[in-house]
Amino acid sequence: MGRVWESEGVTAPAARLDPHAGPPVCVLGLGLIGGSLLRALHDAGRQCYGYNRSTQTVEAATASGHRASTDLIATLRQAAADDALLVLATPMTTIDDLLPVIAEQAGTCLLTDVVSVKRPVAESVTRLARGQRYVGGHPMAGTSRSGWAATDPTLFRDAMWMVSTEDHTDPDDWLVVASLARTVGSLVVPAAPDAHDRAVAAISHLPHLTAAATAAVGAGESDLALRLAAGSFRDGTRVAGTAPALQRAMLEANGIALLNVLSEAINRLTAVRDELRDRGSVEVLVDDGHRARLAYEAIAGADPVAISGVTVGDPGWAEELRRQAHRARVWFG
Ligand SMILES: NC(=O)c1ccc[n+]([C@@H]2O[C@H](COP(=O)([O-])OP(=O)(O)OC[C@H]3O[C@@H](n4cnc5c(N)ncnc54)[C@H](O)[C@@H]3O)[C@@H](O)[C@H]2O)c1
Ligand SMILES: O=C(O)C(=O)C[C@]1(C(=O)O)C=C[C@@H](O)C=C1
Repeated sequence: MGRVWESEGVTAPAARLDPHAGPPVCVLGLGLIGGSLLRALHDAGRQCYGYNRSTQTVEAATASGHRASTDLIATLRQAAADDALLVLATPMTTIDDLLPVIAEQAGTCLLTDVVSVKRPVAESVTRLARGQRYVGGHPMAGTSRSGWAATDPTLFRDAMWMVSTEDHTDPDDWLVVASLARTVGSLVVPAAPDAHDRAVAAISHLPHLTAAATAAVGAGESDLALRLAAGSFRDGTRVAGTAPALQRAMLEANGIALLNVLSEAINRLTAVRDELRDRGSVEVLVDDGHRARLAYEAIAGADPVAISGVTVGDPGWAEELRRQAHRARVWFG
């Protein structure tokens, strides 16, 4: 049973969505995210199947009781016959090759994705799969590991799952994608693609670069340093362990937003270096960072507050969902 959250006297709907209510789900790419999604949907009782290009993964998925195939065309034809929800779960660098095939074989299906950037995927869909119904998504959950062996059906539980919410978004399609996230236990964060890309540049993509820099400085110092490394180094460098190709695929696709936050980070580091050199102090950055961490803990540690007073599909619904999400509220259905 779901929990009830109150917001300004308005009670959020608490019931879990019926996992059987949505269409079958066809997951393209059964790595960490796609494979975890397939497993989570299967556990929730939702009809689902998937495609993966490697035989090894398909054999592992099949051995675990899932429907999976290495045949992309046959899988897409099945999805078209089922009017399935398609979920693209491959790296950004693969999207432009897959979209024309999807458009040709399953052009009537609703499409979503889990790619870590949203504007570039939306632009690719417009360019290469014009006419495909598309609502982007991004589950904010993961690990530094890859592939089917790393999958975890509980990965998305209580995670934030961004669902693209634009003024032209079809409300029925939006609800299908939002319900997918709810079925696997995530909370829905409605946002415009550009706002999402700026946000993840700051809280995910920059941290991948600072993790890489911290790891490189530590390893460059000495083996003694690596021997002594404890919590600070472990936590601050964890995502540097992610496959470099996956990191590059998301960071390079979000270049402009990443350049902006990277510049801010460099400016702050330059300022603290100068402050330390000239006055022997690191006060400004440490105090700012401490306040910022407490602000994050206040949001991440509190019970989520439900988006309220808006019905998806009513006039202005998308704008109102985005407005409330900017106040850190989430959609429960
Ligand atoms: N890793 C995370 O923490 C995380 C979190 C949220 C979203 N994402 C996004 O999810 C997507 C998948 O990432 P992942 O972590 O599951 O990676 P992964 O390496 O575990 O899985 C990638 C999948 O894509 C497939 N693939 C790769 N190239 C392909 C190609 N050319 N044609 C067809 N299939 C191909 C692989 O076979 C594999 O199934 C990426 O777009 C990533 O940005 C990742
Ligand atoms: O927790 C991790 O290991 C992750 O890398 C997850 C993480 C992140 O928080 O940066 C990475 C990429 C995503 O697109 C979303 C989430």
